[in-house]
Amino acid sequence: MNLQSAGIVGAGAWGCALAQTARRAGRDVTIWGYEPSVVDEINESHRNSAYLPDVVLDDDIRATTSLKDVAACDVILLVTPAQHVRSIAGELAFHLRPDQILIICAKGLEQQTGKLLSEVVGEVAPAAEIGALSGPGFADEIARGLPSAVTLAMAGENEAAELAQTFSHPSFRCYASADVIGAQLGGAVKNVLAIAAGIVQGKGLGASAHAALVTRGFAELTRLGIALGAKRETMAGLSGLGDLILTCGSAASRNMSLGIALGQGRTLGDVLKSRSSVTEGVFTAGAVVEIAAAKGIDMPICHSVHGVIAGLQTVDEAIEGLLSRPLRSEG
Ligand SMILES: NC(=O)c1ccc[n+]([C@@H]2O[C@H](COP(=O)([O-])OP(=O)(O)OC[C@H]3O[C@@H](n4cnc5c(N)ncnc54)[C@H](O)[C@@H]3O)[C@@H](O)[C@H]2O)c1
Ligand SMILES: O=P(O)(O)OC[C@H](O)CO
Repeated sequence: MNLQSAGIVGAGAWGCALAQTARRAGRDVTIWGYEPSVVDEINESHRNSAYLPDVVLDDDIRATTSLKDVAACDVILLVTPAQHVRSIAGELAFHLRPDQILIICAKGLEQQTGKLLSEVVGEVAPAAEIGALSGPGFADEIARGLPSAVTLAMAGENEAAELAQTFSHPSFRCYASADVIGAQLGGAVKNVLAIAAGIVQGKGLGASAHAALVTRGFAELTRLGIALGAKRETMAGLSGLGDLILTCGSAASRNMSLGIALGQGRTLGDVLKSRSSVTEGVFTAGAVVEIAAAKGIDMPICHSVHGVIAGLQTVDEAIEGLLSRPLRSEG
């Protein structure tokens, strides 16, 4: 495979961080941005002050508002927020060559359909080969070149290994996987669980409650993954447990910080109004609960987060509900 050029669709914080890290790995990078002002700023001053302030991007990263420009690249990373993947990948599909590789880097499920983003992209770009890149990584840290490791999944093991080589460099280690479902699910569900972890912190419930919540959250994540065909080791890997640890452990996470604010008594609308960046767990929680119900899987923490976000219960009712559940065996 010739994988010299990388197209990045989405010029938010993560798209720019991945553009930066792909340059470090030696790729020629073109990044598509939704807002012309963001594209102009990247081209003119190598900055993205709206979404990734304080980072100077590589001079050779070229930004564009044309999806056709990005479609000409050897491999394309999809990094828009999850709810925009269908429309943007659908537009992109008009310009793609057959068998072109699309790597999903957004973390979420489609709210309307409950579908994985690989299913969504498969519907709108049926000729593409679809993979996923996911794992613990805050955009600001990755863009600055701090060390990290992620899962890069593609159904073919050889292709996954080649892509992992393509995007890796000493401070960004991509571990190859053939589990595209598992790699996406970890990133989607950890966002919902991080809202719960934030609520625990915001309410001042203590470190013991935090540890219990993250552990039981991991059990929920694993149950859902196995039911949807993911491998247990993926759920326990970088894109599952790894990202859960990061996102539930730092107020730098938008999902965790939203939960902290809810725990402190702020309203969802108030918090969302105050940010321009995406908080994916808000959109994914309902989809997770619906899939869990359809598959008969017990996911009480995700259920409680959905209840709070959808306005079906208060934070205190959600906590009371979780603590009064009948005791069961740990598995
Ligand atoms: N920021 C991170 O640290 C990080 C790390 C890993 C994965 N992710 C994932 O990457 C995805 C993108 O997140 P982000 O942090 O780069 O976003 P962001 O919050 O920095 O920016 C929001 C993005 O949404 C875009 N946008 C707004 N309206 C749009 C529309 N109608 N159509 C298309 N795009 C539109 C904006 O142009 C911008 O790129 C999310 O799924 C997120 O979970 C983020
Ligand atoms: O800020 P968050 O909560 O969207 O998390 C960012 C990344 O997904 C962490 O891996």
